[in-house]
Amino acid sequence: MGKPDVDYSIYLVTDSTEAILGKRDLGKVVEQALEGGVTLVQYRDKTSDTGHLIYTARTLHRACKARNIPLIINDRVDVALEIDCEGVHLGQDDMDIASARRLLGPSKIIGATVSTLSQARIAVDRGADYLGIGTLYATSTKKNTKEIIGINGIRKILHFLSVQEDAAAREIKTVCIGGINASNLQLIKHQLYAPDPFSQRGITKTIDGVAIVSAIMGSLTPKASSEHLTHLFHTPPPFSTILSPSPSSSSSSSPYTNKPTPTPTTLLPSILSVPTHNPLSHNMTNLVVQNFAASIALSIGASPIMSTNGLEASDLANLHGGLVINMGTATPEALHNHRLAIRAYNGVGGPIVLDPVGAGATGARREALGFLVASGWFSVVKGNESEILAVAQASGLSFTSSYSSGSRISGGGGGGGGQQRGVDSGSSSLSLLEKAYIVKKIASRERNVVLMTGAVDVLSDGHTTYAVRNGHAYLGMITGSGCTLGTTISAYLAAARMDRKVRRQSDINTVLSTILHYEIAAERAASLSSVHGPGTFVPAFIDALYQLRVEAVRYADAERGAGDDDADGDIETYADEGCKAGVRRYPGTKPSLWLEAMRVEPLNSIPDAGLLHEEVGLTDMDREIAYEVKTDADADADADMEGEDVPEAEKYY
Ligand SMILES: Nc1ncnc2c1ncn2[C@@H]1O[C@H](COP(=O)(O)OP(=O)(O)OP(=O)(O)O)[C@@H](O)[C@H]1O
Ligand SMILES: Cc1ncsc1CCO
Repeated sequence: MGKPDVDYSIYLVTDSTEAILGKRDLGKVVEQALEGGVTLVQYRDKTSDTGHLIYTARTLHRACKARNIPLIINDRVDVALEIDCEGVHLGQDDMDIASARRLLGPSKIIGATVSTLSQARIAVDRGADYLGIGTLYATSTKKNTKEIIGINGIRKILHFLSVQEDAAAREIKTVCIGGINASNLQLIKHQLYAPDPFSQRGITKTIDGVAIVSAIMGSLTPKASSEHLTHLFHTPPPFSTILSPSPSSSSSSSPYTNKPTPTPTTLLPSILSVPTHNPLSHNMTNLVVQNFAASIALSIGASPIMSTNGLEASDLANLHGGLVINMGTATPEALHNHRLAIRAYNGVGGPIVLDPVGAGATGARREALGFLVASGWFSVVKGNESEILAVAQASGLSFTSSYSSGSRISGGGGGGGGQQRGVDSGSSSLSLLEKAYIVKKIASRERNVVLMTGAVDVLSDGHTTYAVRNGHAYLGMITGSGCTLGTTISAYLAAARMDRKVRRQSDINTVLSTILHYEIAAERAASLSSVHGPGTFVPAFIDALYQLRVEAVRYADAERGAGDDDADGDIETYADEGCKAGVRRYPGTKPSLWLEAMRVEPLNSIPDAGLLHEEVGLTDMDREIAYEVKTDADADADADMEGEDVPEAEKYY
């Protein structure tokens, strides 16, 4: 008999312990899970005696066979042989795979738990059919152990397998395990489905399924929980419905291929969408820029709210606005609120901009970044050079400075410019193409837009990369210009999602429009004779942001009217208060569009600068991210299944 074709997608691993199963009957719970659609079952019982194991395994096998679902036995090859089920799963301390294969024969499924690259390599060599990679997140049963490898640990093993010479390694099936439940399944799948940023062939090795323990075994309604998890596995997360490119976007039908170089005409709709839709701009930002950010939001035509209370985030997320998470002055309590907000916006697909202010400066900030990155998905991550290097590290990539004779720089305090001190950009020793290479790699891994600001801004969505040379040095001399750019981007993204015309546009073009509005306004303000330095620049800059928005509306109206007999005239705004500016037409010249001042360079060929590496071992940052700290909401959701929270949670309360 040949090996069965296995669907690994929702792989139930049983748990008979009282803390998870309670007083319920294991067989009945598994029956319900099978009804709910689990695709593979592993009977795992570390304590019962052999007679009980065989009896229970037979019962489970009957239920599985009735639905044509394979049954795998954990550890006990003898039990699998006795009941003649479909296979075994072996941990690192169990019988070795080659011996099990000799006993079971070629037609049985053998799976192996791996948490390191070498374990993965050995398991493939010894003939495993699938790898259970983990532990992904700490749970009550697996806490502070070295096997907890987080999302970056899983990424490293998938990458390692995908670059092996042998097809056996490249093609082996994989599931991840550890702390997976309904609240994180879609995010995990999304994160692991990213194209490998180091793959020459653009191939993606991703997980074939998720192993679920307590989210089903501890559920009071195992059938409904299994149905829900199955649905989640096969459905893109809400935030990905209007999103940055997916690995399959090389197909010719993709809206992201052959993207034309943006022109003023192509960018105008997103510039107009903010004053048209007056989106909510939800700021969870630092103490320094609260007032400035609110004024900037108003000046571009958005409606700001400065709210740091995570408990109102889900109400706000339902108002179709954009969220900016700025960790400039974040405290442990603030991070907890940020996490609530990130989950609320991810849950409804609302855009989030992450601004990891000062992330390269201190260990606490790097930890905070790890915490935020583990909390959800961000549409855009923006920061100056040091901050983006810290983001690379949080994404599981290590940075080698070509300016420090190949030495590894830890903690993102790099950028050739060395350790970040304050939150400002500091000097850079990276070339434009090196910056482009870094932002492109991170964006491709995270499947979002990454923006590195500075005198020249570099942004990428992993496919398209631009350098923007607009702006003015005064922006670098005032506090909060980066932070308020983040506010502006989040409002633009929200408006784009509310606008039917702009909705199909990729996020990178919306971000580009935002930068141009912001930086051309800075140029205009700085050129005024009344502006003598950064102090007089700030109010002039707010004015200019407002004027450009009004002029864009005016221009668009004039364009629309151009076809009318009486419309080819000079125009003037008549009602520019509120969000909509109107026009009055006069005979004469048509206004020109300030977007003509854009200085954008598409970076089509970015050489491999060799600065980022997929580290072989886990870094401290990877481990930090592995501890998915649970919120109260998670604790409720997990209620009877996880027992207690991970100890790291205490750090943030
Ligand atoms: N020398 C410069 N010339 C032109 N534009 C600049 C210059 N320096 C900064 N900018 C612009 O200022 C904005 C903020 O970038 P910057 O890198 O200074 O952010 P930041 O360090 O995060 O700021 P902050 O922490 O004060 O909010 C961007 O739009 C960037 O293009
Ligand atoms: C100066 C400063 N310190 C923390 S946040 C902030 C504002 C600019 O990012």
